[in-house]
Amino acid sequence: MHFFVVNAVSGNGRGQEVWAYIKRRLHELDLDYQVRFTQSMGNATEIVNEVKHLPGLKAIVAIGGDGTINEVGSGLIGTSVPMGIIPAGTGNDFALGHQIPFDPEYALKRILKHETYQVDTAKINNRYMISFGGTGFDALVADAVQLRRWQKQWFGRLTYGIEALKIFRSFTPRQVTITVDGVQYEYENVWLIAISNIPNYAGGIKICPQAQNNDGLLDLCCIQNLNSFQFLRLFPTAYSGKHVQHRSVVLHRGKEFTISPQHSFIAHVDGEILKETPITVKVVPRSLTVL
Ligand SMILES: Nc1ncnc2c1ncn2[C@@H]1O[C@H](COP(=O)(O)OP(=O)(O)OP(=O)(O)O)[C@@H](O)[C@H]1O
Repeated sequence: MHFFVVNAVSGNGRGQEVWAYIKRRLHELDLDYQVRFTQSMGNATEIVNEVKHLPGLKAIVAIGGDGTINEVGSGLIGTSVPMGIIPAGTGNDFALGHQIPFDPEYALKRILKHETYQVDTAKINNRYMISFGGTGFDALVADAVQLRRWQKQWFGRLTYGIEALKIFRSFTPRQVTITVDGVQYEYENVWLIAISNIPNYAGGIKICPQAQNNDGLLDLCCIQNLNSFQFLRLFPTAYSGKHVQHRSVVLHRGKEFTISPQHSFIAHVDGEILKETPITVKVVPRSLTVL
């Protein structure tokens, strides 16, 4: 039996549409399934914790975006129950990073093939991170995008760019201390620090182009020491990953990072806001089984 966890409001209603299609296909294919709809933030993890030991369970399938995948994945870390994904969010960075088809038909086909693989996750303070997290400018953008659900409906991924431009006008870079596996680095005028185990985040920005999801390591990208004009010029190059050639972009790779800004910065995990710094991020190698 496949168990579906559906976030009907993901992608501003796309979750509901995708489920209607999948439900019809499951009936046509005469497949055994159960389904639950999430009611609020955090509910997907509660559902997974209730059902992950059901007899005959083949997989738990998340229908939603990166927030839903974070919640479903958090409940499955450390178990052998595979997570399937049918993308229905706005950014869908996990799906992009794992080459999961955006077409529900092909995403379902991939799930039914049942080819499992294991991926790294991480712990950010007391929360699990499935794909990416960070602090600074990008976290403020994630916060703003969360408050602009209606805008996402009309502009989709472009919403990230629109909100980024708005925040850019009032943003003040900070001094930040980063510890990488015990070695300390000081950076001035930091715009953002992103940590990822897939190359892309925020709707397709290739922030850590070399990140791999099963190498037991996390990639960190720190953008620092730039004035506003230089940051604005650098930003579009991150969509192709070319920003890493710029002298103000510092990359680190490691198992554990601590990020301590001189003044408080908000942080995010898989695009959901975590209102706290400093943050400690620790890799949890090959801890989640994915289809
Ligand atoms: N019934 C619900 N009502 C309101 N919010 C919900 C409900 N169910 C889940 N949520 C919350 O919706 C949020 C957004 O979900 P999700 O990230 O899957 O979609 P998205 O934001 O459209 O996509 P993406 O993150 O890929 O851009 C999550 O934080 C989740 O906890």
